[in-house]
Amino acid sequence: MDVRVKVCGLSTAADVEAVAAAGAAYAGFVFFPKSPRNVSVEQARELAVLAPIGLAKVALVVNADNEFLDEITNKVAVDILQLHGSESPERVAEVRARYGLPVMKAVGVATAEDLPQLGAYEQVCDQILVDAKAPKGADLPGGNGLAFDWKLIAGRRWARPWMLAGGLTPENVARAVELTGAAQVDVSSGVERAPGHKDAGLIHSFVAAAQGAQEIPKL
Ligand SMILES: O=C(O)c1ccccc1NCC(=O)[C@H](O)[C@H](O)COP(=O)(O)O
Repeated sequence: MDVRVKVCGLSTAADVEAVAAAGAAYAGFVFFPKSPRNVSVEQARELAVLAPIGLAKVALVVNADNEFLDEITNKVAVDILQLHGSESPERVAEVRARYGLPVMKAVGVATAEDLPQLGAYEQVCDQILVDAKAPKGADLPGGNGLAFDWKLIAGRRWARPWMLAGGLTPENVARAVELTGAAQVDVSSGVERAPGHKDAGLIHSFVAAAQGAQEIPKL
């Protein structure tokens, strides 16, 4: 399968180079001060210009107001906005209209009860990020290295392109793709040697494993 990979939480020039060299499709920058992957607008501006053509730059924000989004979009060469907080469908639509950029909305999944939310957001965003729901009280709404039960979405399709995330690693990504049929995957902690520190070898192994995956044929 031609699986497209997003590596999230890049914070150095070497990270951007590793992601580009591995053949990933998206590079994610986290704007969330509590995160070990947080980057300043200035850092992101410098990193984004290093990305080659074909590597889409994704700005990840959590319940950001317009002032912050204005600053990011004015200063950083961003291709996609990723909304990773509790933004309502109305807020997603508003951000999309205001900035004229594709918007990816992250939706956390832990049980079957979380699935209807995906339907609500597919009407208003350009892509859906189907991520593991953060545990109650977690500091971070994403990037926790936790997987959800992939069988919950096996064979499910949405009206928008979607991406699978949550606890993916070079070891399990092929199985996740095979089970869910995901054409796009997102990883952060699974390609780190320590929180916030990406590992070029792991990035390479992850992209190779994702791209080598086969979807299980339906009988
Ligand atoms: O990665 C973070 O630090 C982060 C902080 C705040 C909101 C979202 C965050 N990450 C979201 C992502 O896009 C991750 O790639 C996704 O949740 C998967 O993370 P992981 O399970 O660590 O691979």
